[in-house]
Amino acid sequence: MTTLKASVAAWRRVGPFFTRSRGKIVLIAVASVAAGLFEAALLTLIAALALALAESRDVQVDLLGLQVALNLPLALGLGILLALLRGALQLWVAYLPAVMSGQAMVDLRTRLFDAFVGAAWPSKSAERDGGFQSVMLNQVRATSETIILIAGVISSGLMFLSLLASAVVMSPPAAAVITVVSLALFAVLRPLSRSLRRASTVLSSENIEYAKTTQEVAALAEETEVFGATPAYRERFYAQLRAVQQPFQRVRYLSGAVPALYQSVALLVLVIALGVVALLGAGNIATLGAVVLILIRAVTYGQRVQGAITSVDEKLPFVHHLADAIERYESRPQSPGHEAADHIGDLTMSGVGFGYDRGSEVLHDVSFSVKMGEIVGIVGPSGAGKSTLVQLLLRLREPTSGTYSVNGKPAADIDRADWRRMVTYVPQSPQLFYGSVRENIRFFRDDIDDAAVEDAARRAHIHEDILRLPDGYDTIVGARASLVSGGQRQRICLARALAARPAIMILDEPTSALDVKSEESVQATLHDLAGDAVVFLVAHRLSTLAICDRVMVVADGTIAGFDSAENLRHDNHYFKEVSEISGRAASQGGPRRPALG
Ligand SMILES: Nc1ncnc2c1ncn2[C@@H]1O[C@H](COP(=O)(O)OP(=O)(O)OP(=O)(O)O)[C@@H](O)[C@H]1O
Repeated sequence: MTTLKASVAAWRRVGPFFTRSRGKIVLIAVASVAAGLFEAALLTLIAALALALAESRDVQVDLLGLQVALNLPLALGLGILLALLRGALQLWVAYLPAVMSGQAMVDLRTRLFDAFVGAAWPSKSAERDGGFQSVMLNQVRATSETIILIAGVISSGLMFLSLLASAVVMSPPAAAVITVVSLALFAVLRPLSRSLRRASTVLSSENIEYAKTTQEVAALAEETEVFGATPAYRERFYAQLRAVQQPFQRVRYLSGAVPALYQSVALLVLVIALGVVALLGAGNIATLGAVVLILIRAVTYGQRVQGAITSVDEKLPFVHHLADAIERYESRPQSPGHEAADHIGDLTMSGVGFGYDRGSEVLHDVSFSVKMGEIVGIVGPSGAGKSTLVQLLLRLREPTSGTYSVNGKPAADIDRADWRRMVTYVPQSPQLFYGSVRENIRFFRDDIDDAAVEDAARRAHIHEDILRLPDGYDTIVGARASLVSGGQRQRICLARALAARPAIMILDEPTSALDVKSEESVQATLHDLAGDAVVFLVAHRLSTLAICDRVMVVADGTIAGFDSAENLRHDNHYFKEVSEISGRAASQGGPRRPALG
């Protein structure tokens, strides 16, 4: 009983993906019943025609209990009409699921995309590379195929029932035997179907892992080559391939075995049913012939139903993975905020704490205030919590305690669209997407025109470099574009951040890949921004701090100092130590830029 409940629950999760298709399912059901009745009538007519031709007489036909006498041309005409009607209905029944499936594919991809982009950053950032892509491709395709299969179960099931109903009218004992044994057969084959679903659950999960591993193969290509890690990495990849192979073989075997078994036993049942008919007497010979034809066709439809159910069982785990992913993203949407805002005055954090997991705080008691126009450096040892603080400042994550306020109001209340217009960010490893340099700087913000793009490129000191590219601003670059160097990519992304004329700008070591001259020019640009924006500069090197009004030292998850670099050199243990190392290194001709983090 529990397994039946589990099966019903598993099937019910497909329901929500069907809502737009309900009308079409009703049409499929009606057309299938009609096609089944037309087919039964046609088979009866064929049996009667064969007998009439053999005996050179008019056709005597028992059409669903109605005794009709027809001459030969009329019977042939009726036969052709029934065949055409059944054919047209079958074509329609084949067309509707294809439309439903195509519609479902687009709907599901749209819904999954919207759920993902609308999810809060913690959900998105927890997704391993390749995981989202795999759900978007494999799980959505399997789900839209499930819709065709379920339509097949409905249509073949109703054809089966229509034929059976016709057979009941003509020969109740034969139809009864077929019905009882079909149901028994269906019950006997359920454990095999469940075993298929279990194997398919494993296959679906392994497919997602395989997609993630494949994504890594491309992403790590350079490192694995240089580190000579290819043989060991190959083993890891082969292990993942083997993990897919076993459930794949099991799924393929079971999905072939279940319908084959059904077919063999069903034919056996047909012979038995005919034996029963012979024993009880079937009336006249034409009726017996018609019952035989109808039952053979009923067995075929029964087999199709069983095959489609088996295939649905195979696909259900993919549907569940998709439903889980959508639920995961939709259950944690980004908080929208409701207060309109068109300027930034000051930013204040008081007593802010944050933990990724309950219980373990990464940041605690963070309190500071920053005024419009300030350039603030953020430094601290590796793992101290600088990037976490940046994510809070950007509102990618919410504090778990304390308050973060902007212009004296909770930052979380500010309308997110307004917020996005005022805030920009250059991450430590900024990404280019496949598109022109111009599109990469504009970054889907249509209000930024070509002049603003070029102005931002000039201020990021990348304009001259862009003009030297094969197609200037129209040159296509991408995530792995070899056309631009690391430093050029950094400046293109800096131009992307500058183009919006932001009120808050957060940069994570924006000049790490630049030569000394470019670094100085970019710093001059950032310095020019002072007064018009609050700039936070996460610095991993002392040279980056030259333009900062104040420097925030983050250590052990809290603010250990917030003052001018000059004062911190005297008062802050960490800053003093790093400055001394930096001074010693410079006097010994060592590394020009000692690391801070
Ligand atoms: N997504 C995450 N889930 C769980 N813990 C995390 C996550 N990101 C960071 N941490 C943990 O939070 C702490 C602070 O990390 P954070 O990245 O903020 O430090 P950081 O100062 O920016 O370091 P670095 O200078 O090395 O980039 C670390 O102990 C880190 O392991």
